[in-house]
Amino acid sequence: MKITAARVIVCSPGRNFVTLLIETDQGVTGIGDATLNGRELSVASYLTDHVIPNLIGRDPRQSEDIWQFLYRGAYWRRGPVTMSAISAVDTALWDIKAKLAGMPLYQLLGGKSRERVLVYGHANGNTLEETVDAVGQYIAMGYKAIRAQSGIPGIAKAYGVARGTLHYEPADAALPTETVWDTPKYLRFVPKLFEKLRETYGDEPELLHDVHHRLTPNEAAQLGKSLEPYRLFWMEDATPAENQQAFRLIRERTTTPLAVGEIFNTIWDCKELIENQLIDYIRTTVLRAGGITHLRRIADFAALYQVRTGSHGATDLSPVTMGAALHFDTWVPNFGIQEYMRHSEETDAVFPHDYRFEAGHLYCGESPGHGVTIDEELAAKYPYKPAQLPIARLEDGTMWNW
Ligand SMILES: O=C(O)[C@@H](O)[C@@H](O)[C@H](O)[C@H](O)CO
Ligand SMILES: [Mg+2]
Repeated sequence: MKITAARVIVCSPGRNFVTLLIETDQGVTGIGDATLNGRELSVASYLTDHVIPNLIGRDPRQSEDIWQFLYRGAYWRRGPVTMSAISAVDTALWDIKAKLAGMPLYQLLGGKSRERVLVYGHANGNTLEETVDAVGQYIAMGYKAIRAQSGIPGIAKAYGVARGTLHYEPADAALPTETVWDTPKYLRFVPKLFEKLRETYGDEPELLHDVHHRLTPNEAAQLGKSLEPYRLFWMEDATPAENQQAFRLIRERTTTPLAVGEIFNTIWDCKELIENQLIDYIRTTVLRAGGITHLRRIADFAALYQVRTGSHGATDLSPVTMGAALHFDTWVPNFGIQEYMRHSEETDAVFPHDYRFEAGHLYCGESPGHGVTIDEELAAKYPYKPAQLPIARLEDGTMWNW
């Protein structure tokens, strides 16, 4: 069996997506997501100019050898562009393999470990009161787990506050929107938000919060400690994780569960965090961390240390990633939770899929493969639109972490 052709489809149904489609001599095709928010064209070019020429003529069933060829053969290993490209190839090859076998992808991985996948939604508001209301809306929609992000008094354009409560697209301009950050105002405010949420909704809803890389380890330990009375499901990206040992300073001073990893792209980014049990959830994804092939390695390694999966699932990961992720989540033994920031209707129309939401859970479909396709004709109606993520500076102008 041979790969006969492959192409990259860049489209923008409300936001930019990069999709790889691989064709074979047996008429079976597969697709993978290669979207890197704010750097989409880098991955599109990496695939078109450097990867696809190496795929033609190869056997699509040799997903492991193709992964090793693309990883070791690049010489310049790792990084979000390279690994997003490898992820897209790998996801498309697993899609093809499952279609050849005539089974949904989760069966190929080892079958169901659960009937449904617990997900969390994104409630947000400009004020504490608006955010509390938004959490109530998500509970009314059936969500059992809700992430809460709020505007912070005294901070304009705080992270995570969207135009509407269902769709949050931070890449809102061709060049980065400048935002200002103030840690003391944030540290004073967040405990009040979660105190009000527990007061309003009791202890049952699972509540999550994304710090989004903005604190030092000591500040993160302070926040984790101040949130202990409100029993968070997790506090995410508490501090930048290039220095994995930084999490030891947090871990030793708070029992609030820690999650990290949406920007990681190989096991090397999280090996120390996992083997030292410095985190509770690993957020790596099919899209960023080497596809099914490598994400499975990360999850199996994490299972040795009782670290569970909590894959990223923001709107800048396309429905192709969500579809593949749900098959992975249905199989993976050490599953924790799946982020599910709903896509817009125009995005869902470009990427027809068979997964569905019900009572706070997602269910992957039973069709062969990962269950997501792309309507190329419709995609062509939404040309790429330059967009980059915001940046953050401190009040004195110091560059900070958005
Ligand atoms: O956990 C999350 O969902 C966030 O960290 C993301 O929305 C992140 O800001 C975006 O994916 C960046 O493109
Ligand atoms: Mg995050």
